[in-house]
Amino acid sequence: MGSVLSIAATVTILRSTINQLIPKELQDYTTSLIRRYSTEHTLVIKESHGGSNNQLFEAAMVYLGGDPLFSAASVGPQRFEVGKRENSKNFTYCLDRDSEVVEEFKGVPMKWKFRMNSKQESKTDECWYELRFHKKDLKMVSGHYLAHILEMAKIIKDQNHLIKFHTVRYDRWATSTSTLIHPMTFDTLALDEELKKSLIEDLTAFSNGKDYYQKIGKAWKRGYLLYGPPGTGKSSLIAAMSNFLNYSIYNLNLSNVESDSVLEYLLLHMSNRSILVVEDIDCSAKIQNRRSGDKTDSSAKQKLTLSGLLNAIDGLLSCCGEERIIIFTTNYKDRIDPALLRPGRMDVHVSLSYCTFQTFNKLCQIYLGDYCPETLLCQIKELIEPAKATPAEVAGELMKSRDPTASLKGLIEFLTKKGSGGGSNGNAPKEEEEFAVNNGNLNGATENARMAMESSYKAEILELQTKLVATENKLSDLVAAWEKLRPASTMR
Ligand SMILES: Nc1ncnc2c1ncn2[C@@H]1O[C@H](COP(=O)(O)OP(=O)(O)OP(=O)(O)O)[C@@H](O)[C@H]1O
Repeated sequence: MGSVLSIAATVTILRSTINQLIPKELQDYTTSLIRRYSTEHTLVIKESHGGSNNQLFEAAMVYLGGDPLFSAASVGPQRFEVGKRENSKNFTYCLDRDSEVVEEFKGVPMKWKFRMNSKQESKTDECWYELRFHKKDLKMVSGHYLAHILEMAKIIKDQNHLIKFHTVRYDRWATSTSTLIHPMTFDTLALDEELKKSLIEDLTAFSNGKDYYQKIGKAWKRGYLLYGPPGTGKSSLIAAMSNFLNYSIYNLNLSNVESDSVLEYLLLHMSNRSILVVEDIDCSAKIQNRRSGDKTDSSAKQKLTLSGLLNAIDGLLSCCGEERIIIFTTNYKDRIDPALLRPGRMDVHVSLSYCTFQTFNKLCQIYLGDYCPETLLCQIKELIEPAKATPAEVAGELMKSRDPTASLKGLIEFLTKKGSGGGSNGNAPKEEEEFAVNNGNLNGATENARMAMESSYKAEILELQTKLVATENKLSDLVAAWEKLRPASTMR
């Protein structure tokens, strides 16, 4: 052991002495000579490529951490970092820094090395893979092997159900992501059966739609607006959608996005086969209305604008990835700028509302295994819709006791109280009342009538907003001018 350490120390000293003694130019020349006469090519696969996420890097990460490589890897000692996330069934592996693994593909050795460079200033790590192989195999690598990596990574991800959950940290997607293990699926989601069926069909058509989108010349993406009062299952539906498609989730809180350029960066650095979720879009007060934006105001460029958001959803920027779903959620659909809602931006509008008798039956099946004596069932049927209880409230009551009869009686008591105005939402605000359309009405007639009223209100609101922003701008200009003119004595 002692001799190994002393050899290592000698090598380190020698290397630094060579670095000091031999001029940099000579070192570069030697390296280029070695490269020229080397029989190998090296492909460098960086995390980011051409200003956006490098699909190949992500695929290599999954591929090199997956079982297939362990069985195929044949040569030399390998160092892997191994771990297990809470709730995850499997161990996850990744190549350790500077360690190399070799696998054979069609009889050709492929040498993989993981490299990392820690940047002190930005406290970030720059990571990349190096793939080395014989020069004569370049055609085979670019023609087959790289495609094989992408394909295998997709299979491993699907098998392991690796749904990543990304959040924003300091204007970037956080590098340490969590694996989403949300148990909600379309089987455990209480939803109008027709709506559920149409959603599943829509998602299936979308995920199989590569050729279709290519044929019609549109970006392979789809927008969903989920709206309804709190507790009606918007987040649950998102989890069911991501579990169904096995797409990762990128959770975007617009209040954490300072400007259009940050939004642009985030979108360019999302992976394909993913869902961008913008929850409570109506609460994003920071978005500058495009009508109110003063084009001459340079500070406007530093802000998140509606036009920046529109461009992200269906402008050229939205074509930078494929197989992407965008989901907006809101409790108040009428507060969203109509420009965001038009088809092509939000293609499917899903209204989620209070519990219907059908939804209750589904919840009963999930929580109580379909146990519901006829007498109690009749009472619940009478009470459920007038009470305007959300699925979350009903689910909460059903979970209160392990004794099904006690749970159902508790629910009846809750619904009676709520229906007579004594419940927590007994004096619900008027806007919430508007959601009392049938749970699952994708594009109902009631909806059209309501939208007609909305647009007249919206026009008025937009006009007032425009005036308000103009007044604010004027005020800040006046204050700035006044500050400049103020005599020095008053500035103390
Ligand atoms: N349709 C549903 N089917 C089954 N469970 C539901 C449904 N809706 C709500 N729940 C239950 O209620 C809980 C809260 O629902 P969820 O968070 O999905 O509502 P939400 O509409 O997203 O609420 P918010 O607007 O407050 O975010 C869920 O964890 C789930 O247990």
